[in-house]
Amino acid sequence: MIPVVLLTGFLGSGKTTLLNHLLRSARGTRIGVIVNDFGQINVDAMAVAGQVDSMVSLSNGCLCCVADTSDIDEMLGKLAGAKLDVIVIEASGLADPQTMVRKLLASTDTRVRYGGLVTVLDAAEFTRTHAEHPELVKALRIADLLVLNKIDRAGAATELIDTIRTHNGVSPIMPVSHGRVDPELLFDRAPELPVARQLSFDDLDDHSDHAHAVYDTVTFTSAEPMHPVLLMDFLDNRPAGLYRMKGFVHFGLPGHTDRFEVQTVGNYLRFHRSPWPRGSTPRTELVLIGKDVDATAADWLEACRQTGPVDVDDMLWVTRYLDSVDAVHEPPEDGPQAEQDET
Ligand SMILES: Nc1nc2c(ncn2[C@@H]2O[C@H](COP(=O)(O)OP(=O)(O)OP(=O)(O)O)[C@@H](O)[C@H]2O)c(=O)[nH]1
Repeated sequence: MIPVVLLTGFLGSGKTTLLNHLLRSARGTRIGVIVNDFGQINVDAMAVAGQVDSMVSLSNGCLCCVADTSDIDEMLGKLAGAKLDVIVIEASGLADPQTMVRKLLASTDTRVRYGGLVTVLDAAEFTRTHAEHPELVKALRIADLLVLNKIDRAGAATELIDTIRTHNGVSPIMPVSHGRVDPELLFDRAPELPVARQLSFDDLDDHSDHAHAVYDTVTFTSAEPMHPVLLMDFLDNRPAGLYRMKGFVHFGLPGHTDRFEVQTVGNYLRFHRSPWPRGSTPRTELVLIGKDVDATAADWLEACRQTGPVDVDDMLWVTRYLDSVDAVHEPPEDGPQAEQDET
């Protein structure tokens, strides 16, 4: 039976980064993924495409709400037919892990079995998000592996680990940066998470305080290029409730023909530059997730389109937020950590 590992974590905690790390370091393990994004555009699926053996993607809602057990069985069935060693489900950042686990345990597909829950925590945002969303402790309680990510932005982890331990006294806690967990912790040749725990009905009950009830999502797309200064003005003054924004920006300036991936989490802002995938038409595609984020945010973005002449120097406003490629893609274990990312 193919183990199905569920990867959860609040918005922007680093699930896709971890998944990409696993895919890059799989060393022959054949991995299938189900990627669920809350917004209309599945940015996460685009981020892992090309690296994965088999993928099913679902956007515009949380798997835990929009899919029932038979839908999940159908998705798993598509992957179970392929020769895979493990299936990883990346839940959306607002998914309710209890509901997801319950639906996976209810699967009737005899080719797959539940392989455990990995919860990714953003060490830099942990205190803030857990104060705002006390219900997130449920994901700590039932996790089989807790990945305390973004240690490079948080400094000492001892206090955080002590706090996490008060909610889960048994599962391993791995402090890491850029999702660099040892793949063998998740799927060995005989895949099994280190602590395969029995979950009680109480552990899995209660979907009442699911975080996404209070979050809105807005999508913005544009075939016309964006003006770097106007877009940076939006990003520097983004709506207070906008917790997460991600996607791709088309600037279309001479000398800057690359795709700019943008990521915000709280007050963190980063761009990552890469070539547009072969055969794709450059266009801007953004997903915004937050509280009270409404159409006015999209209207503001509409006004950031490039209408007049743009100076190449205007790109300096953007490039100061460019990540170093090494910082995002597999920095050496003892190498310099990514710089502080606060805006
Ligand atoms: N400094 C730093 N940045 C990180 C680390 N891990 C991830 N990031 C960045 O954090 C941002 C969000 O990471 P993702 O992997 O997209 O987070 P996610 O949990 O998949 O996000 P959602 O699916 O939207 O919930 C990206 O810009 C990542 O490059 C880390 O350890 N340190």
